[in-house]
Amino acid sequence: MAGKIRMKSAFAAIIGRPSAGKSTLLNALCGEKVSITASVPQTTRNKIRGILTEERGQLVFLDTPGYHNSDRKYNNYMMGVVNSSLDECELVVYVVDSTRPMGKEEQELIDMLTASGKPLVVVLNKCDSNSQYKKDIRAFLIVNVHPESIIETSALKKEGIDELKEAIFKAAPEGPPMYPDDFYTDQEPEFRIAEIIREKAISKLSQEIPHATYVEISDMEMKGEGDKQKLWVRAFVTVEKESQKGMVIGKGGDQIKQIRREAVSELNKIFPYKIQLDLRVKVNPKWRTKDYLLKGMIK
Ligand SMILES: Nc1nc2c(ncn2[C@@H]2O[C@H](COP(=O)(O)OP(=O)(O)OP(=O)(O)O)[C@@H](O)[C@H]2O)c(=O)[nH]1
Repeated sequence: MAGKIRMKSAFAAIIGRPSAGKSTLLNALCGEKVSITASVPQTTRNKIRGILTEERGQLVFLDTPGYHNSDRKYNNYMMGVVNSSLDECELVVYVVDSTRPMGKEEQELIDMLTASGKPLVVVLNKCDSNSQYKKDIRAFLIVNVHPESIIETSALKKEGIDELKEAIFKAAPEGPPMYPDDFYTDQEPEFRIAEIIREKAISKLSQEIPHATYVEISDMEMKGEGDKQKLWVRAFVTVEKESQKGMVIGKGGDQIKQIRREAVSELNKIFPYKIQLDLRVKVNPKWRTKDYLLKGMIK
């Protein structure tokens, strides 16, 4: 008699230092664009769930902001998100950037992960870069983490992803799926729209501004019926200073129009209805020190 196929099911937290490639890896694993990526560190602020459902089971990924030790209020919130993901998950996908040497921060992160007692799947990412540090990093991980294996990936080129999935499913406990099998993310439309606008804005702005930016959706309304259905959205790109406002708007409004066009084009690929976006810029001084905003943003 054939044995019953045992399904795997787990919440898996993707944890690593800023810019290790966590969001890119999540997208490669789930095959859909679920988390924004950027070349500026610490662009991920929320726990974003990407869901991978296969015959062998279901993995629900929690993306976290890069682990970064700092006393500043903003970073403390970020760390709260990392810690709560660690509490909620059944296993950790620990992402290490093979192009950067190990340091104190990495050691602290390893201490935190090993103390959690959760199974760790160790990923050495950016292996397309042929880094001079790779050999030393491997040795460091073997001594300090004692992993069963280290999976080498290029999240960017989608290499090593099948092997990584195999390792994660192997580490996952048995259980029934937690979401319907056609779900690939449980983010609310409002959150996804804000994240995509933020990604488009960040890609246009200079190094200092991205961290001073968040996107607020102030109104949404579904208009029309059937094929003609449209979602009308009013959103604000919010910055900290008047001088930054001008930089986002650009000469003659060129920049904000470009951000709007790019965001709409991407949103129209994701949603089954057309998106009509009214995009504006406003100033909210020191929003990063305001508890109520941070609490609303970091779920
Ligand atoms: N060469 C190379 N670059 C990569 C790879 N994976 C990610 N990157 C790049 O590294 C940068 C950071 O990637 P993200 O996926 O945003 O990193 P993250 O760890 O989510 O970043 P935070 O949200 O800041 O913690 C981006 O410019 C990516 O294109 C990879 O496998 N190879």
